[in-house]
Amino acid sequence: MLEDKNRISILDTTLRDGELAPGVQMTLVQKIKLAQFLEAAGVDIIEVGYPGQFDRDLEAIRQVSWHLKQAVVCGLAGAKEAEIIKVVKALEPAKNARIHLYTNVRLTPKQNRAQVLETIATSIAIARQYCNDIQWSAFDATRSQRSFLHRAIETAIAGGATTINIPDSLGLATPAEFSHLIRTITTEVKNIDRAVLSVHCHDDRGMAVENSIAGIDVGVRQIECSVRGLGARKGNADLERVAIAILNRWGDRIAVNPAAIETAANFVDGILFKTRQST
Ligand SMILES: CC(C)C(=O)C(=O)O
Repeated sequence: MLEDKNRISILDTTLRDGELAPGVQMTLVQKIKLAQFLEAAGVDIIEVGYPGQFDRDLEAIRQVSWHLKQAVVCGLAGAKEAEIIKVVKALEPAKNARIHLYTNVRLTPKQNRAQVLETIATSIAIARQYCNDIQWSAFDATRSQRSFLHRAIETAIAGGATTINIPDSLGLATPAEFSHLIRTITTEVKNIDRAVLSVHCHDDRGMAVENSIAGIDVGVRQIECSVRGLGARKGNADLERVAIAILNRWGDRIAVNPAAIETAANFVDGILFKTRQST
Protein backbone atom coordinates (compact mmCIF):
# COMPACT_ATOMS: atom_id res chain seq x y z
CA MET A 1 0.00 0.00 0.00
CA LEU A 2 2.82 2.42 0.80
CA GLU A 3 4.78 3.91 -2.08
CA ASP A 4 7.20 5.80 0.11
CA LYS A 5 9.05 3.36 2.36
CA ASN A 6 9.48 5.99 5.07
CA ARG A 7 5.87 7.02 5.32
CA ILE A 8 4.14 6.04 8.56
CA SER A 9 0.52 4.90 8.27
CA ILE A 10 -1.95 5.36 11.08
CA LEU A 11 -4.56 2.69 11.78
CA ASP A 12 -7.27 3.87 14.14
CA THR A 13 -9.02 1.13 16.14
CA THR A 14 -11.42 3.23 18.23
CA LEU A 15 -14.37 1.51 16.57
CA ARG A 16 -12.98 -1.98 17.29
CA ASP A 17 -10.59 -2.16 20.27
CA GLY A 18 -11.90 1.20 21.57
CA GLU A 19 -15.35 -0.31 22.00
CA LEU A 20 -13.84 -2.85 24.42
CA ALA A 21 -13.23 -0.05 26.92
CA PRO A 22 -15.66 -0.29 29.83
CA GLY A 23 -18.87 1.66 29.16
CA VAL A 24 -18.06 2.60 25.55
CA GLN A 25 -20.81 1.77 23.07
CA MET A 26 -21.55 3.98 20.10
CA THR A 27 -24.64 4.04 17.95
CA LEU A 28 -24.37 3.29 14.24
CA VAL A 29 -24.80 6.97 13.40
CA GLN A 30 -22.04 7.95 15.85
CA LYS A 31 -19.72 5.31 14.34
CA ILE A 32 -20.25 6.64 10.82
CA LYS A 33 -19.68 10.21 11.99
CA LEU A 34 -16.51 9.32 13.88
CA ALA A 35 -15.15 7.40 10.88
CA GLN A 36 -15.80 10.47 8.70
CA PHE A 37 -13.97 12.72 11.19
CA LEU A 38 -11.04 10.30 11.21
CA GLU A 39 -10.95 10.16 7.42
CA ALA A 40 -11.02 13.96 7.26
CA ALA A 41 -8.13 14.03 9.76
CA GLY A 42 -6.01 11.96 7.36
CA VAL A 43 -6.14 8.61 9.19
CA ASP A 44 -5.06 5.97 6.65
CA ILE A 45 -6.89 2.87 7.92
CA ILE A 46 -10.04 2.75 10.07
CA GLU A 47 -10.71 -0.52 11.86
CA VAL A 48 -14.40 -0.85 12.56
CA GLY A 49 -15.18 -4.13 14.23
CA TYR A 50 -14.91 -7.84 14.84
CA PRO A 51 -18.12 -9.36 13.42
CA GLY A 52 -17.03 -12.90 14.30
CA GLN A 53 -17.39 -11.89 17.95
CA PHE A 54 -20.03 -9.15 17.86
CA ASP A 55 -22.92 -9.48 15.37
CA ARG A 56 -23.63 -5.73 15.43
CA ASP A 57 -20.15 -5.03 14.00
CA LEU A 58 -21.12 -6.50 10.62
CA GLU A 59 -23.56 -3.66 9.97
CA ALA A 60 -21.13 -1.09 11.42
CA ILE A 61 -18.39 -2.14 8.98
CA ARG A 62 -20.87 -2.17 6.11
CA GLN A 63 -22.26 1.31 6.88
CA VAL A 64 -18.83 2.87 7.45
CA SER A 65 -17.70 1.27 4.17
CA TRP A 66 -20.58 2.97 2.34
CA HIS A 67 -19.73 6.36 3.78
CA LEU A 68 -15.94 6.57 3.43
CA LYS A 69 -14.37 7.78 0.21
CA GLN A 70 -10.67 7.26 0.63
CA ALA A 71 -9.55 5.70 3.92
CA VAL A 72 -9.07 1.93 4.02
CA VAL A 73 -11.85 0.24 6.01
CA CYS A 74 -10.67 -2.73 8.04
CA GLY A 75 -12.46 -5.59 9.81
CA LEU A 76 -10.97 -8.14 12.22
CA ALA A 77 -11.36 -11.93 12.04
CA GLY A 78 -9.84 -14.96 13.72
CA ALA A 79 -8.62 -17.87 11.62
CA LYS A 80 -12.02 -19.59 11.11
CA GLU A 81 -13.42 -19.40 7.59
CA ALA A 82 -16.88 -18.34 8.86
CA GLU A 83 -15.37 -15.32 10.64
CA ILE A 84 -13.35 -14.31 7.59
CA ILE A 85 -16.40 -14.53 5.33
CA LYS A 86 -18.38 -12.27 7.68
CA VAL A 87 -15.68 -9.60 7.28
CA VAL A 88 -15.60 -10.11 3.51
CA LYS A 89 -19.37 -9.54 3.30
CA ALA A 90 -19.27 -6.53 5.62
CA LEU A 91 -16.53 -4.89 3.53
CA GLU A 92 -18.35 -5.34 0.20
CA PRO A 93 -19.26 -1.63 -0.20
CA ALA A 94 -15.75 -0.39 0.75
CA LYS A 95 -13.74 1.49 -1.86
CA ASN A 96 -10.56 0.37 -0.11
CA ALA A 97 -10.77 -2.69 2.13
CA ARG A 98 -8.46 -4.58 4.45
CA ILE A 99 -9.02 -7.92 6.17
CA HIS A 100 -7.21 -8.13 9.51
CA LEU A 101 -6.52 -11.67 10.75
CA TYR A 102 -4.93 -12.68 14.02
CA THR A 103 -3.47 -15.79 15.60
CA ASN A 104 -2.33 -16.25 19.20
CA VAL A 105 1.42 -16.94 19.00
CA ARG A 106 1.98 -17.55 22.71
CA LEU A 107 1.63 -21.31 22.49
CA THR A 108 0.96 -23.73 25.31
CA PRO A 109 3.39 -26.69 25.58
CA LYS A 110 0.63 -28.97 24.21
CA GLN A 111 0.04 -26.94 21.02
CA ASN A 112 1.48 -28.32 17.83
CA ARG A 113 3.65 -25.66 16.18
CA ALA A 114 3.27 -27.03 12.66
CA GLN A 115 -0.51 -27.01 13.03
CA VAL A 116 -0.55 -23.37 14.15
CA LEU A 117 1.64 -22.41 11.16
CA GLU A 118 -0.78 -24.31 8.92
CA THR A 119 -3.72 -22.41 10.44
CA ILE A 120 -1.98 -19.09 9.71
CA ALA A 121 -1.29 -20.07 6.09
CA THR A 122 -4.82 -21.39 5.53
CA SER A 123 -6.59 -18.36 7.01
CA ILE A 124 -4.51 -15.98 4.90
CA ALA A 125 -5.12 -18.06 1.77
CA ILE A 126 -8.89 -17.84 2.37
CA ALA A 127 -8.78 -14.07 2.91
CA ARG A 128 -6.57 -13.54 -0.16
CA GLN A 129 -9.28 -14.98 -2.39
CA TYR A 130 -11.31 -11.85 -1.62
CA CYS A 131 -8.85 -9.07 -0.85
CA ASN A 132 -5.25 -8.15 -1.64
CA ASP A 133 -4.77 -6.02 1.46
CA ILE A 134 -4.28 -8.51 4.31
CA GLN A 135 -2.99 -7.66 7.76
CA TRP A 136 -1.92 -10.46 10.07
CA SER A 137 -1.41 -9.91 13.80
CA ALA A 138 0.78 -12.04 16.03
CA PHE A 139 -1.47 -11.86 19.11
CA ASP A 140 0.52 -11.74 22.39
CA ALA A 141 3.79 -11.43 20.45
CA THR A 142 5.66 -9.93 23.40
CA ARG A 143 5.15 -13.14 25.43
CA SER A 144 5.81 -15.57 22.57
CA GLN A 145 8.82 -17.77 21.99
CA ARG A 146 10.95 -15.76 19.55
CA SER A 147 11.95 -18.52 17.12
CA PHE A 148 8.30 -19.51 16.72
CA LEU A 149 7.22 -15.88 16.33
CA HIS A 150 9.74 -15.44 13.51
CA ARG A 151 8.52 -18.58 11.72
CA ALA A 152 4.91 -17.48 12.11
CA ILE A 153 5.65 -14.07 10.58
CA GLU A 154 7.59 -15.64 7.72
CA THR A 155 4.67 -18.01 7.05
CA ALA A 156 2.17 -15.14 7.07
CA ILE A 157 4.20 -13.10 4.57
CA ALA A 158 4.84 -16.11 2.33
CA GLY A 159 1.06 -16.69 2.32
CA GLY A 160 0.34 -13.15 1.18
CA ALA A 161 -0.01 -10.94 4.27
CA THR A 162 0.93 -7.39 3.27
CA THR A 163 1.04 -5.92 6.80
CA ILE A 164 2.49 -7.70 9.83
CA ASN A 165 1.27 -6.34 13.13
CA ILE A 166 3.17 -6.94 16.35
CA PRO A 167 0.95 -6.34 19.38
CA ASP A 168 1.96 -5.88 22.98
CA SER A 169 -1.43 -7.39 23.77
CA LEU A 170 -1.23 -7.06 27.55
CA GLY A 171 0.77 -3.82 27.59
CA LEU A 172 3.68 -5.36 29.49
CA ALA A 173 6.74 -4.35 27.45
CA THR A 174 9.10 -1.44 28.08
CA PRO A 175 10.25 0.69 25.12
CA ALA A 176 13.70 -0.98 25.20
CA GLU A 177 12.22 -4.50 25.21
CA PHE A 178 9.71 -3.66 22.52
CA SER A 179 12.21 -2.03 20.21
CA HIS A 180 14.56 -5.03 20.67
CA LEU A 181 11.69 -7.36 19.71
CA ILE A 182 11.01 -5.36 16.54
CA ARG A 183 14.68 -5.07 15.60
CA THR A 184 15.12 -8.83 15.95
CA ILE A 185 12.13 -9.41 13.67
CA THR A 186 13.71 -7.18 11.01
CA THR A 187 16.98 -9.08 11.17
CA GLU A 188 15.69 -12.67 11.63
CA VAL A 189 12.64 -12.87 9.37
CA LYS A 190 13.97 -13.38 5.84
CA ASN A 191 11.01 -12.01 3.88
CA ILE A 192 10.16 -9.12 6.24
CA ASP A 193 10.95 -6.55 3.52
CA ARG A 194 7.86 -7.78 1.63
CA ALA A 195 5.45 -6.46 4.31
CA VAL A 196 4.71 -3.28 6.21
CA LEU A 197 5.62 -3.69 9.87
CA SER A 198 3.00 -2.43 12.31
CA VAL A 199 2.63 -2.18 16.10
CA HIS A 200 -0.40 -2.29 18.40
CA CYS A 201 0.50 -1.35 21.98
CA HIS A 202 -1.70 -1.54 25.04
CA ASP A 203 -1.33 0.91 27.88
CA ASP A 204 -1.52 -1.29 30.98
CA ARG A 205 1.80 0.13 32.22
CA GLY A 206 1.34 3.55 30.65
CA MET A 207 3.91 2.80 27.90
CA ALA A 208 1.71 2.46 24.79
CA VAL A 209 2.72 5.73 23.10
CA GLU A 210 6.43 5.37 23.99
CA ASN A 211 6.49 1.74 22.80
CA SER A 212 4.81 2.66 19.52
CA ILE A 213 7.24 5.49 18.83
CA ALA A 214 10.24 3.32 19.81
CA GLY A 215 9.28 0.98 16.98
CA ILE A 216 9.70 3.65 14.30
CA ASP A 217 13.49 3.86 14.69
CA VAL A 218 13.75 0.14 14.04
CA GLY A 219 11.51 -0.17 10.99
CA VAL A 220 7.87 0.17 12.03
CA ARG A 221 5.77 1.82 9.32
CA GLN A 222 2.25 1.53 10.74
CA ILE A 223 1.02 2.47 14.20
CA GLU A 224 -2.30 1.36 15.60
CA CYS A 225 -3.96 3.76 18.01
CA SER A 226 -7.34 5.04 19.14
CA VAL A 227 -9.01 8.32 19.99
CA ARG A 228 -8.29 9.24 23.64
CA GLY A 229 -6.44 5.90 23.83
CA LEU A 230 -9.72 4.00 24.25
CA GLY A 231 -9.37 0.22 24.28
CA ALA A 232 -9.43 -2.98 26.28
CA ARG A 233 -8.45 -2.61 29.98
CA LYS A 234 -6.22 0.52 30.21
CA GLY A 235 -6.55 1.16 26.48
CA ASN A 236 -4.35 1.61 23.44
CA ALA A 237 -1.85 4.21 22.25
CA ASP A 238 -3.55 7.61 22.07
CA LEU A 239 -3.96 8.74 18.44
CA GLU A 240 -3.40 12.43 19.13
CA ARG A 241 -0.28 11.86 21.25
CA VAL A 242 1.18 9.46 18.68
CA ALA A 243 0.51 11.91 15.84
CA ILE A 244 2.07 14.84 17.68
CA ALA A 245 5.13 12.77 18.69
CA ILE A 246 5.69 11.69 15.07
CA LEU A 247 5.13 15.17 13.67
CA ASN A 248 7.54 16.70 16.18
CA ARG A 249 10.26 14.22 15.39
CA TRP A 250 9.74 13.20 11.76
CA GLY A 251 7.71 16.07 10.28
CA ASP A 252 5.81 15.09 7.18
CA ARG A 253 6.09 11.31 7.47
CA ILE A 254 2.42 11.01 8.45
CA ALA A 255 -0.67 12.35 6.72
CA VAL A 256 -2.72 13.19 9.82
CA ASN A 257 -3.65 16.68 10.91
CA PRO A 258 -3.63 17.07 14.74
CA ALA A 259 -6.20 19.90 14.70
CA ALA A 260 -8.63 17.65 12.84
CA ILE A 261 -7.89 14.78 15.25
CA GLU A 262 -8.89 17.14 18.05
CA THR A 263 -12.30 17.51 16.38
CA ALA A 264 -12.69 13.71 16.37
CA ALA A 265 -11.53 13.57 20.01
CA ASN A 266 -14.04 16.24 21.06
CA PHE A 267 -16.78 14.26 19.33
CA VAL A 268 -15.79 11.13 21.31
CA ASP A 269 -15.63 13.17 24.55
CA GLY A 270 -19.24 14.21 23.93
CA ILE A 271 -20.32 10.57 23.51
CA LEU A 272 -18.44 9.48 26.64
CA PHE A 273 -19.90 12.35 28.66
CA LYS A 274 -23.47 11.41 27.70
CA THR A 275 -22.84 7.69 28.33
CA ARG A 276 -21.40 8.39 31.79
CA GLN A 277 -24.29 10.68 32.70
CA SER A 278 -26.85 8.02 31.80
CA THR A 279 -25.17 5.17 33.76
C1 LIG B 1 -5.95 -8.41 17.46
C2 LIG B 1 -4.81 -7.71 18.12
C3 LIG B 1 -4.20 -6.66 17.24
C4 LIG B 1 -5.20 -7.09 19.43
O1 LIG B 1 -6.21 -6.44 19.55
C5 LIG B 1 -4.27 -7.21 20.55
O2 LIG B 1 -3.29 -7.94 20.46
O3 LIG B 1 -4.51 -6.55 21.58
